Amino acid sequence: MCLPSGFRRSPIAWATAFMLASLVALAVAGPMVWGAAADRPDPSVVLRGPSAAHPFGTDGLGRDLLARVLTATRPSLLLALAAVLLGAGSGIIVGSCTAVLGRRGRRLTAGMINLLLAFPALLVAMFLAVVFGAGTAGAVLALAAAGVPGFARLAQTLAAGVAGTDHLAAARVLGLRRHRLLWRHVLPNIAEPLLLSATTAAGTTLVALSGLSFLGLGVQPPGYDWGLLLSQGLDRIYAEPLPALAPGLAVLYAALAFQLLGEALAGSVARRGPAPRAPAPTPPPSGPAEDGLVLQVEDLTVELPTPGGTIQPVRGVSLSLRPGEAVGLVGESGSGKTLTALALADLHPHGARVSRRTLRLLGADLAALTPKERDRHLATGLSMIFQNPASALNPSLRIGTQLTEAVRAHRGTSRAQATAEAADALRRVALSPALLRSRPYQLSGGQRQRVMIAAGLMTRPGLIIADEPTTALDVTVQRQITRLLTDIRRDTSAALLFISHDIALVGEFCERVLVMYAGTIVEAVPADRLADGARHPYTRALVASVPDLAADRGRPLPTIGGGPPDPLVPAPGCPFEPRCPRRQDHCAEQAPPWQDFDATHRVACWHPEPVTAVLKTVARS
Ligand SMILES: Nc1ncnc2c1ncn2[C@@H]1O[C@H](COP(=O)(O)OP(=O)(O)OP(=O)(O)O)[C@@H](O)[C@H]1O
Repeated sequence: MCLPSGFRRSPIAWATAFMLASLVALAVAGPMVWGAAADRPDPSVVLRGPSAAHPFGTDGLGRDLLARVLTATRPSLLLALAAVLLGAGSGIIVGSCTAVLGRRGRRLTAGMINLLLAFPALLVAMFLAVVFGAGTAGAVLALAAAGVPGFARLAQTLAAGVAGTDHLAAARVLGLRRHRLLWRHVLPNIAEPLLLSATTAAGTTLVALSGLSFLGLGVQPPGYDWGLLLSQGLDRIYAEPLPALAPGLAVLYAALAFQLLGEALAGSVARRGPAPRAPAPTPPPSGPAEDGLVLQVEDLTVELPTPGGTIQPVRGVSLSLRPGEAVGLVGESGSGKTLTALALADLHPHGARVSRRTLRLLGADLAALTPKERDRHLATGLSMIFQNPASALNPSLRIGTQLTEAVRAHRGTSRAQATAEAADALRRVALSPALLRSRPYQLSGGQRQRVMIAAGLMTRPGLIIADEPTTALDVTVQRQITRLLTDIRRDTSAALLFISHDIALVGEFCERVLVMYAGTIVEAVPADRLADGARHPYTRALVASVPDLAADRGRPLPTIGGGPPDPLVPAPGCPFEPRCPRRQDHCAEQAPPWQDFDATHRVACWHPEPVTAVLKTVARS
């Protein structure tokens, strides 16, 4: 690990470095320099106290105790480190697996971790040391096993944070296998705190290992470590304290060094702040279906359990997209846009129940596919661009790795070929291929979003779902990204589902607009009719609330009064009824039927606005 400047300047860090260096020097040189003296018996000086020749005295065979304490540095440290590596490694793998396992696997693993954590680690270690048999191997294995639940819990908690990130979702949508998700997207992002924890654990494991040797369960004579030397010195501690104190102090010194190292590293990481956030890559080409539709969804419903009961944030959504078409999905915050997109990509939250009458992507009925086939089809046919490119990119991987990962996994493309394709993809989004070697934090927000788009292009998808892809960007960069998406649609014939709060942007950029309210689509309208031809009172209210440069600045911006309905109390009628200026009594009693004005314009409303009304121009400055 590259130590940050804060670490290098800290006096504690210097002291820690000195302590660790001295331990390493003793572990390396100790057996060579003092090994012979440590093992040489001398009947003439049995059980002697400290003297000039033997500063710490001698043991029952006349061996020099100072030499034995110094020589014991190597086995004591190596055995403790072996136990930590084994325990931490196993625990981290078990715990981090929970981020990529299915619900059942995750619950089972979490349950096992909880169960094992109920037992004190030291008692478990002692019990296992007896079971494995007194000796060095048994003690190391016992301590490693006892450390597994603690590391598993820590890794599970940290991995849960990564599990919800956009970059893992992006990697999932690309159909990466679980082991790849684990090694490439979960572990690198939780490695730092785990390393800090393992450093601290090395100290406690050293103490525990010495304890086992002290109890006769660890290292056995003629071998020895500090714990065994302590045990041998204890017999005569009242007559000669130094033979017991010296190995005890050595244990304390080493444990303190590890503890300080952990704290110094943790402190410098905290000072440095959070790690920069970062994307994911892609698989093979897909073409439009025979019926000419890229996507056809009917009656999509998502149910979610909440503390107050089950809610339906998405209810009966139907939509279809043709090749090269851009369709906007707009609506207030919480109207269900993102959940709709996530359900389409099979990325809905755990616990959600998704049902639909039809879901066809590029001609394939997803319900008829096996889970593996479905994952692959989604990975190759659909690409998602998330709102925040900083969190949608994996911060620990280079751009090149993230762009090439999926094509290599799905198509078996060679590294060189995948890199060439990634360079092409970057050129297509007007970025230099030199960025392949960069990491996400070295890029600007606009560059990151372009990288996300390039990653999506690598699979040559038939459908791109962009969920608020420009919200985190400034207006100039927003323009560049929307132009880029338009060029991509024109060049690749990919269909685009563009999700946004920004009805003005969607009106300009898409051909059709779907307006969502309280989990349902309430109007489908051609974009060129949005400004003055929308028929649903909610769409009109959304359009009217767009700021207009020509508007009187002294007057407050129009807003839509009231709030969306409580999802826990679904009403039988039109969900917009309580806020609707055109409501009538029956609106609250019965859901409105769809009214088709023509093939592209339909509205779910009992009393649509008349066509003659002329609204403000929906245009951005
Ligand atoms: N995991 C979840 N558990 C419970 N409720 C959720 C969950 N995810 C979303 N919701 C709820 O579902 C509703 C729809 O959420 P969704 O994120 O799809 O809305 P949205 O229209 O995309 O909003 P925004 O524009 O703010 O992103 C919201 O009320 C939200 O609180």
